[in-house]
Amino acid sequence: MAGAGDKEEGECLNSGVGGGDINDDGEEGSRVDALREGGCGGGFQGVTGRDRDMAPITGNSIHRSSSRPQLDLSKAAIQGNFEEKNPTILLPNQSDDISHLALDIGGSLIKLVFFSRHEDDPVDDTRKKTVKQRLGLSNICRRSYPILGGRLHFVKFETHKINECLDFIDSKQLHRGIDSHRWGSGTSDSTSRGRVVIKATGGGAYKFADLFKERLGVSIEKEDEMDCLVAGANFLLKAIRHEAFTHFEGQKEFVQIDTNELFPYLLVNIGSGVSMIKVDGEGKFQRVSGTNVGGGTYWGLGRLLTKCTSFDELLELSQRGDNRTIDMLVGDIYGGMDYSKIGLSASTIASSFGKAISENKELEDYRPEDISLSLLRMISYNIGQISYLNALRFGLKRIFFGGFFIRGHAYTMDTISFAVHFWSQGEMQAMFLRHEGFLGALGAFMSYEKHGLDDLMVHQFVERFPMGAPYTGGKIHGPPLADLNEKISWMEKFVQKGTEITAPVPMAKPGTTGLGGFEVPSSKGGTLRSDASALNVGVLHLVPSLEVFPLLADAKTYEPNTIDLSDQGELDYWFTVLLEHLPDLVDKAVASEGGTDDAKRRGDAFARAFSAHLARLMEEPTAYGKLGLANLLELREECLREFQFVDAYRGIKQRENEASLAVLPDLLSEIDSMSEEARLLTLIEGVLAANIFDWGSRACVDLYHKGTIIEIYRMSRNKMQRPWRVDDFDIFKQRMLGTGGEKPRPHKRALLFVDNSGADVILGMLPLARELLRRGTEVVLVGNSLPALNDVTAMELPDIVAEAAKHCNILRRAAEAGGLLVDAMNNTLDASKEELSFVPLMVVENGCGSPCIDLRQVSSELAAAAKDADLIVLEGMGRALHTNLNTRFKCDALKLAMVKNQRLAEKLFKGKIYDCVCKYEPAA
Ligand SMILES: Nc1ncnc2c1ncn2[C@@H]1O[C@H](COP(=O)(O)OP(=O)(O)O)[C@@H](O)[C@H]1O
Ligand SMILES: CC(C)(COP(=O)(O)O)[C@@H](O)C(=O)NCCC(=O)O
Ligand SMILES: [Mn+2]
Repeated sequence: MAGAGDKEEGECLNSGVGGGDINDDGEEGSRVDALREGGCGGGFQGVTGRDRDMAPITGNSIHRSSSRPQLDLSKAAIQGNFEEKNPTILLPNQSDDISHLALDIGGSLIKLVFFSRHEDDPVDDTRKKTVKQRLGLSNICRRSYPILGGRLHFVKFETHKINECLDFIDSKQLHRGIDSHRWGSGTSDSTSRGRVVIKATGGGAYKFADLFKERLGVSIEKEDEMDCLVAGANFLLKAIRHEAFTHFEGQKEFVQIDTNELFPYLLVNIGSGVSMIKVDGEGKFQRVSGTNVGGGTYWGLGRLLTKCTSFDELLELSQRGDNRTIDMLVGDIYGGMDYSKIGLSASTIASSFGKAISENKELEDYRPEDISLSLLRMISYNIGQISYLNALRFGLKRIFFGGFFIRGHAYTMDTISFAVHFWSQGEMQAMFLRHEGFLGALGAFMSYEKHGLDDLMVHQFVERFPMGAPYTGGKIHGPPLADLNEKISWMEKFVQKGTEITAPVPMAKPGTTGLGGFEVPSSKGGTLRSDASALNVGVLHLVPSLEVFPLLADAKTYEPNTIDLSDQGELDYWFTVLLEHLPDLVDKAVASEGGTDDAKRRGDAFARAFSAHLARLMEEPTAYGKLGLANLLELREECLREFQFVDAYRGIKQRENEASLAVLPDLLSEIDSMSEEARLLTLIEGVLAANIFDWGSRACVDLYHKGTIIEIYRMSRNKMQRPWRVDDFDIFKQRMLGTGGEKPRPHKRALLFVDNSGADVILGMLPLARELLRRGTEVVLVGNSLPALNDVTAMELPDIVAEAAKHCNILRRAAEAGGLLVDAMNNTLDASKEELSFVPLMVVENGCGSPCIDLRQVSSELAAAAKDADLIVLEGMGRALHTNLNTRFKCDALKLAMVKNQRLAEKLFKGKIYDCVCKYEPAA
């Protein structure tokens, strides 16, 4: 197993979930840099000031959405030496980054949940201010205290190694960041101030209280264990999208829980011992039963009987076991026959360990593998059965199982599921939770007053699996990584270790419990994944400003991904595509950072981290929750960000923008010389043709070697031949231009989800935007919050519009009215009536940094812009094909894309590469 027990690697393991995601040094540096940028106004100063303008504005810390609470810069002052390169800046009115910590100290394991704040976005973004004014977005908070953006981390330690846990807390100074004003401990400020209080549950909160005081100087505030389990489970079931799943006969399936129909349920927490709790609501529950035969029994008895030295070793043994050698089966009693009258097959276990009574064998005569399996089945089945009986007692249909005994182990879950299914004759369902063992710790965390987490919703959490996740999950030993350099070394070290890292141990196909639930697992010979990587939980990023896109016709059933990656063929294909792209992407990324040795090292580390994620997912596609192509494409961008590649395609984007802006005036005059009807067709053709500039498509990248940007653009336009593969243009035209001389009313506001930089946006989408503006429709360009491939970002759009507006009055007036032009910005507040009478062109960020878009989680400014919108244009493969192709909206929607992938064209439209899609759907 990678890294376990090895001191050197032990240190590295920290980067997994905890350390890897937080870069203390980095955070400080970037805050100072960001302040400097902020001082310059952070505005959009024209396309020519290349490097400076393209420079990252938030330093090395990029978040999914930058619409977060602002830093309080008032009374900021430089501390110490002014000449210093990165002097410390004192922000007396800004509360410190708050880390927050809660513990569940159990009989076997210590579970730790901690929160780190997002670094705030200090840039004085004029675009954002104007957008806020235009769209009536206010800063009014529904609460009397702000909700904090940040991240929740999950880590565990073995209880008998409590010192490791204390070291970890100490090295990260998790106990220092507690702000008693905002995260009160329940005691009044005056008493809690000056004394650090940590919430903890589990027996160890009592047992180790003195040790915490002694070692860390903190007081433990004890929270009731049952309260915490329930609070944790309720929070997870409400707030995390892919939390609960069924696991039956080897099949894992995520279950969408309707929070209105959550209660009542039975919660079974299988820790050292087992608690069964009937949950009727928030804080409304009753512990109805339990059993002392639990995880501690399996581990304890198993250790004695097999001499295993770790829980995982014991579990791994079971995978190679055959319990028939030790269990007494019905067939053993009935001479090989079934006892069919009462429905028992010959292979049914009549008595666990029963064979051991009748034979003259000693412990040494049994294989440890068989003992482990027999024990695992005995305990899992017994718990499943008692759970069923208790659910039956109270008429409950759903049972959620938590606790670390489960450990994401397929066979354990299958056995429990089988028992519940078998005894209830399919009436009840066993479900498991991804954060299985963290319920209590989360509950303790929730017990801090005023954290605001309790009313947060699913769409405000984004789960990320950082670099270490494929190797270590939440396994933590020793001090955390200090900086990026250590993160890279960590990656390098793992690679040196060879196969176990580059090709993680394959998990055996989960065995089925078969008829009667007592068959031998089919997973013979398989190897269990390392403990921690089976801990399939990432860091939960809390982004309070994310919202569900209000124009979804049916948000409840919305599924962004078009292609289902649970189809093995699809999965194999897309994995191969992404791996093939990798070398080229690394080259681009390294070049974007100046091609230095440092950039090369980071590029290498990125490639390894991303391949490791792919390998992990290949082996267990549901490891990070439900998997769609959009998630894979986003994962790639996230990995780049993790190694501080801020914008891998920045040079390419710049070059293509310049080339396209140079030919824009000619294109606009050509368009203006046309009749209304010809113009509309030309504009849609133009969008489709220009969508060929896509650095995410291998086929297109090959094309770019064959001509200049303008040549390719011309060629693409010349090839536009109707009917397109999907061609609703005539219906769209009818809505726009009407029939029989009757002019339809123009749309009030159009949201244009733009895709790529260069020709795509400048020669495709901008001319379309201009036509809409000319017809009296307000236009909102919706760009990414963060770079992804060569997509244009919201941050870059105002510059592009400003350049384009130099050659076009329509764009200029609209951009002025929308507050997009730098010169006009100062005047927007006292703009004359005449100016405001022009329909505005605005820019909003979408809240994501991916080539696809998940409309369940968009920025608050996009949600606000959507309120008055009656037309949506989604452009490009990522936004209109891979995601949202089948999405219905409350308003008219136009989906435009060129299909730049042969397989996708065949699969979706029985078409071929470079086919075009113009799909128009009137309001649902
Ligand atoms: N690495 C591990 N070390 C020890 N026990 C583990 C480990 N992983 C899973 N387990 C199982 O999880 C049980 C502890 O589950 P947990 O939910 O943490 O309960 P508790 O709060 O009682 O410690 C252990 O008794 C054992 O069966
Ligand atoms: C990554 C993309 C979704 C970006 O497409 P876009 O949205 O820019 O049109 C697309 O390039 C894609 O699906 N590429 C697949 C890989 C390939 O065909 O090489
Ligand atoms: Mn794109």
